[in-house]
Amino acid sequence: MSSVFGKPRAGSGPPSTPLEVNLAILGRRGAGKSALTVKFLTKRFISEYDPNLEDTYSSEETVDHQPVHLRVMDTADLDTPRNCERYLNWAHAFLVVYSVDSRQSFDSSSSYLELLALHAKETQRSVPALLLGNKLDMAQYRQVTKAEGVALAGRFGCLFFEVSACLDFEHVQHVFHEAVREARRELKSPLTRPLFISEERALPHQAPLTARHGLASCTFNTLSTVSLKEMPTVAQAKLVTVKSSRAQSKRKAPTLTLLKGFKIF
Ligand SMILES: Nc1nc2c(ncn2[C@@H]2O[C@H](COP(=O)(O)OP(=O)(O)OP(=O)(O)O)[C@@H](O)[C@H]2O)c(=O)[nH]1
Repeated sequence: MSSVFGKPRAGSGPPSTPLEVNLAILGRRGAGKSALTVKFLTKRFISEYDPNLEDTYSSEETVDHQPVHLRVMDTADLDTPRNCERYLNWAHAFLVVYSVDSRQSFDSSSSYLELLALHAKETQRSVPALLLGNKLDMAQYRQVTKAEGVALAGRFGCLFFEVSACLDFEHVQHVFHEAVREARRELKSPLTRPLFISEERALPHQAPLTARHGLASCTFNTLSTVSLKEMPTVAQAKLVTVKSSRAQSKRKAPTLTLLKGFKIF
């Protein structure tokens, strides 16, 4: 079987084999990564959560009539990227999330996109990213305009959406499925799309990425193998797999039960 950096290559199996896509959700604390993940997986909005949890969920999806085994890593960095190799070498696509009512979260999303660009340059492997401005329902408290989101996405050559984890499920689902499409495109014809371009541009007034975010810890040569633990399906939820893969920077957690820490309405 052909492989991409040691991983089974999606799309290389027989037609009935579901495509395997790993999706990592990145962003500052509170941007709504968990809320979006849970909305996508359960169609529900969460209002209470444990910000320290970092889990990988697995869901069987059908995207454009094709079965997809989708794994979603809801990361839990603190305020800046940390121990990034756990997702950099694992994901086939990234969702970089900020909150439209938080300038800080927007600045962080820029840092994440820079990190992905740096990684793409280092590895010569382009992994698609989508930029999401979350909490669109809070638009009256906007600190980030839609034009700024569009411009940032344009700078890094990625798709851009404004969404809300509280509003309609279909829009959130559409965004996740777009990520699958982007990953699928990349996996089927690797390196046919341009690499991220931002690192080619001068970033005046900014220190180097590694200096600003302590990314020395983000070594790009380690393949983090994520071991998923199969769990029985829980009523009302599409989730079939939950893994406690707490970031090294977080306190240690026991193996999770489904959606531990979340209150689902
Ligand atoms: N109004 C509104 N609130 C949201 C939305 N998404 C998330 N929230 C709330 O924002 C807070 C943070 O959401 P989380 O999903 O936990 O954010 P996170 O990015 O996962 O943050 P960490 O878990 O700390 O990494 C919670 O109180 C959510 O209920 C949204 O679309 N609209």
